[in-house]
Amino acid sequence: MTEDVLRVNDLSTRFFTTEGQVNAVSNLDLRIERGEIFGIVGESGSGKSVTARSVMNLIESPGEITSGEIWYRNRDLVEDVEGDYPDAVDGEFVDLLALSDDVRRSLRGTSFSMIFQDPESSFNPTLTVGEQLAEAVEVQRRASANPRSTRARTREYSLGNYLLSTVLPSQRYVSEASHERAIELLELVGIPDPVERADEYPHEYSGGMLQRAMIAQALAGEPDLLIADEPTTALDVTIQAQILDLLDELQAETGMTILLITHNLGVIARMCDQVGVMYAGEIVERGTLEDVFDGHVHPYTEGLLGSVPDLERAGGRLQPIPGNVPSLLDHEMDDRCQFADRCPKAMEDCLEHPPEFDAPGSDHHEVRCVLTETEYDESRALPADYFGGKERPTADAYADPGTDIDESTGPGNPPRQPVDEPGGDRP
Ligand SMILES: Nc1ncnc2c1ncn2[C@@H]1O[C@H](COP(=O)(O)OP(=O)(O)OP(=O)(O)O)[C@@H](O)[C@H]1O
Ligand code: NI
Repeated sequence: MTEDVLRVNDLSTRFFTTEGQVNAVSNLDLRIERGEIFGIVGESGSGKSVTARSVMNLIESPGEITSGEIWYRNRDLVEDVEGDYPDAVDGEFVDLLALSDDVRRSLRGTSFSMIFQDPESSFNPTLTVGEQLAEAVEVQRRASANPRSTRARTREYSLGNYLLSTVLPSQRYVSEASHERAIELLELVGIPDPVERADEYPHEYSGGMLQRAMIAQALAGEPDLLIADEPTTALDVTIQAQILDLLDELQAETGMTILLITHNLGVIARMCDQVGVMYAGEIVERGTLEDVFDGHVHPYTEGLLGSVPDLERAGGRLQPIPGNVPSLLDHEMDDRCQFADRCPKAMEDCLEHPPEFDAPGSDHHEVRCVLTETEYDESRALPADYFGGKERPTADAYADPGTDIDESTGPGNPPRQPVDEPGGDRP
């Protein structure tokens, strides 16, 4: 029944900075199935946002996608582009990276939408929320009125004005129908008194309400794939839970696919069907919720789970994974397991860069760690000071990480932000 809507192959995104080349995302593969919520979790700086922005074509200089393919399944798009870009088409899929920027821009809002942590950046303070939503609806109407002309869907976006994504000076083109649709959208995302609220300006909205309005804006184009990058971290706990519920409901109603980025494992446990754990620009473990929470193999996953607060033993305090997030500067990276210098089970085998191994559990469970196939062997362990500096944690560093995912929250996320009421709705 399920079919994948997005296949990312071998994606690498680099930033060419004055300090050197930053390997933000390296040879990343992703498969996202239609209608699922796919979560990406990882510490700060692991490449989550750059992955999302690569899919959205929002990487700007000095950043560049240096390799890869992003195959998107959409028969209409195949028809649109196969004349001009025969090599970009394979069956029902189109390789987005083989299309021009104009064509890719035309997909934003209509095929892919993105919501951000900070809703203020998505709204123009000088226009009412209703006007901006209506404009987003107009863009969609123009697109469907003229599906063959990617030009009609093209607007001058850069990351900056994407963030102001619905703003055109030409409100006179906004029809009554679009205005009505804007009000419907406000209602859809649970904004009370939508008719009145539509006439208000962004600053008249609370943070949670503006977050809802941003979701409405993202839904205006009826996207296939909604990318939500830390959509709730800026909000207080109760509002976070409400926004997550809203996303869940909207997903169920519309059947859209969601790529959800978070450093909060509680959010993952509550929302997602599949998870990718990112570290140093790579997915190091992926699979279903059960694979990752209950059957994880990678010591980094274990560390992430272990760094969720243990209320009884540690007074609810986070136990961060010892050591530092690695530098992604090319000249400071070695071609080994990127986690080895923080890993309590690092062995000689880890000095070679591990491939993704099939791991026990579901068909989707894959782990970039030799422990998938090799037992930890103390006689081959790397000396504690092998990587210099601070010693690595010992092999028993992570006490039983526990499979109780209800209380989980992510590392790098103090103070604790329980987004979930006790009893997460996943087994
Ligand atoms: N414009 C840029 N110029 C240079 N380096 C960048 C730029 N944007 C991102 N990077 C680097 O790419 C790496 C990955 O960043 P990214 O924002 O994807 O991390 P993240 O996982 O989303 O982290 P966070 O949880 O803090 O949002 C980081 O090392 C970051 O410094
Ligand atoms: Ni980010």
